[in-house]
Amino acid sequence: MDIAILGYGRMGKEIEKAAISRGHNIVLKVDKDTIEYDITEADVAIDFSVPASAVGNIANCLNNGVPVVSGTTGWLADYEKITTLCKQRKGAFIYASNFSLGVNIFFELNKKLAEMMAPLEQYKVSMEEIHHTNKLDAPSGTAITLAEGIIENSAYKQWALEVAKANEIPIVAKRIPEVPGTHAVMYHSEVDTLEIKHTAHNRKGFALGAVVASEWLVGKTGVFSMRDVLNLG
Ligand SMILES: NC(=O)C1=CN([C@@H]2O[C@H](COP(=O)(O)OP(=O)(O)OC[C@H]3O[C@@H](n4cnc5c(N)ncnc54)[C@H](OP(=O)(O)O)[C@@H]3O)[C@@H](O)[C@H]2O)C=CC1
Ligand SMILES: O=C(O)C1=N[C@H](C(=O)O)C[C@H](O)C1
Repeated sequence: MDIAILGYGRMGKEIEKAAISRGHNIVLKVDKDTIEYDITEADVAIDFSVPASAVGNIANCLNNGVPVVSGTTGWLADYEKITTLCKQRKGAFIYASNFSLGVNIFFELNKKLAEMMAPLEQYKVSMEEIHHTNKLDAPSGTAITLAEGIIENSAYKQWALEVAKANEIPIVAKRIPEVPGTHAVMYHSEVDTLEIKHTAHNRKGFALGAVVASEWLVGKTGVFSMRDVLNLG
């Protein structure tokens, strides 16, 4: 396939390597300083840019009939606007806060665990995410997806950074140089702590997942998720 990479930073460069290793061509690399480009040169676009540019980049793909995979986090206030546009244009779109196989299994485990812990009032949930110091958004998109998975399956109503009220899930976001991405969900009681945790050792799993998602998306119409790509039910 001919792939456009929108955002040629840490992830864009990792995606280029993963795509080439799977036999694809990179026909466009779009960065902040790219002045004009024709997105229709690509069979599919993969956007890992910055929160402020993601919506414009995705809309440009959809308006030009190019399927688009987005991993950029921090723009979800506009998610509905994008899914509406995708449906109007009969386009194809996937967003995932995390494209790695391990985290997508972690998302499923997290929902199951939340369901099991919900009746146990002696346990209080909390979350921690750790990322590199260049990350623009907090909490991470992955942490938000994890919190939503708990909210769907328990009496918790909302998440909050650091200080949380009753019925809110407290999320601690730490920034430490070079950390690719660590997420933990903890249930504390007076007598013990139960914890599930995912630690990315590098960015290869995110990049491979995004390329696999782009292969899966081409030829389809609709709004999809990694659950669809990985057939997780
Ligand atoms: N879903 C997932 O699995 C993962 C998601 N992410 C997310 O992906 C995003 C990118 O992460 P990362 O690669 O580490 O960040 P980087 O900052 O390394 O890369 C982002 C790139 O986008 C460029 N950019 C800025 N404006 C535009 C624009 N208008 N169009 C295209 N590109 C632009 C930036 O250029 P400049 O530096 O010049 O501003 C930079 O090169 C983040 O939102 C991050 O949270 C990261 C890893 C996994
Ligand atoms: O910015 C990052 O680096 C990452 N961002 C994603 C997120 O916000 O969840 C995914 C991964 O944790 C790395």
